[in-house]
Amino acid sequence: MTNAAVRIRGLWKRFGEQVAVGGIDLELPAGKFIGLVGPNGAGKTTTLSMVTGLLRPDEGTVEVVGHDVWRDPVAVKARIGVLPEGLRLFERLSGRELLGYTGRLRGLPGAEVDKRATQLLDVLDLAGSQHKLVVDYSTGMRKKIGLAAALLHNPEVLFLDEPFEGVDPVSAQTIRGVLERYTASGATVVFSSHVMELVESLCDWVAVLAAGRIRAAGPLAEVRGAHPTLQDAFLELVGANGRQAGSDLDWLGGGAPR
Ligand SMILES: Nc1ncnc2c1ncn2[C@@H]1O[C@H](COP(=O)(O)OP(=O)(O)OP(=O)(O)O)[C@@H](O)[C@H]1O
Repeated sequence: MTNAAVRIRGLWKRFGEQVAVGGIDLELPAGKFIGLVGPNGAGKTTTLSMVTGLLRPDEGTVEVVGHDVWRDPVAVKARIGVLPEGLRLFERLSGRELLGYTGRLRGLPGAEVDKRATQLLDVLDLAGSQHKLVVDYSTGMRKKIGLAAALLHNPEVLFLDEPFEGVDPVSAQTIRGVLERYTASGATVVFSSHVMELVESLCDWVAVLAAGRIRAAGPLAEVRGAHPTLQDAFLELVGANGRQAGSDLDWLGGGAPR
């Protein structure tokens, strides 16, 4: 593959005895809407943190649009936008001030920051709350202002860790529209999610991660294979098919004796 947005080679991360990421080799194609899926604890957040320069790998290399994340971090950070899990924001700034500050940090001229901030606040339905302090924003509003901050400098690759978690359907639709427009112009989105229906409807490329390793990666149709849905393919790939949920919980339920 020549046109890779992200190239991961031999990536490892251990926390004590726990192997969080156990030797990942993966190339993510540029210009695609890419879903990184996996069960709880699969290593999605750890992988995204290492790919975006937030967590140093034990072994392995990551290149983003041709630049090594750990040897050339400034070049990479200039070209990416990140919406991390457990997003920390400057709580005592208003939404508009946060964007103003982010834009100046990114080295954009003030007038350009103002113009882009106005448009993003408008498209993301935050214009009415732009002067409210971020500390008073709801979960969905925080995701949206975080997304606006990540998009402000028009990055080549956008990384989103669970962008739709805690977001209502209306806000999800808004976020989705912005991301679709962004990828239609040739940019790359990489996002992690547990919600297979969402991944199936948004992504054209998928990587399945389980227990710190890649189980499958490729165009959505290829990963889905003969399965009717991505959910079915996912359950088989992560080895969860046929598990009898709750079969041991014979005490649970109103009718059972105490
Ligand atoms: N800082 C840490 N210290 C110790 N263990 C950690 C740390 N961060 C992650 N882990 C462990 O590494 C493994 C992968 O965690 P990670 O958060 O990357 O998974 P995930 O796929 O993002 O999960 P989820 O979908 O539940 O958010 C888990 O077993 C987790 O307990």
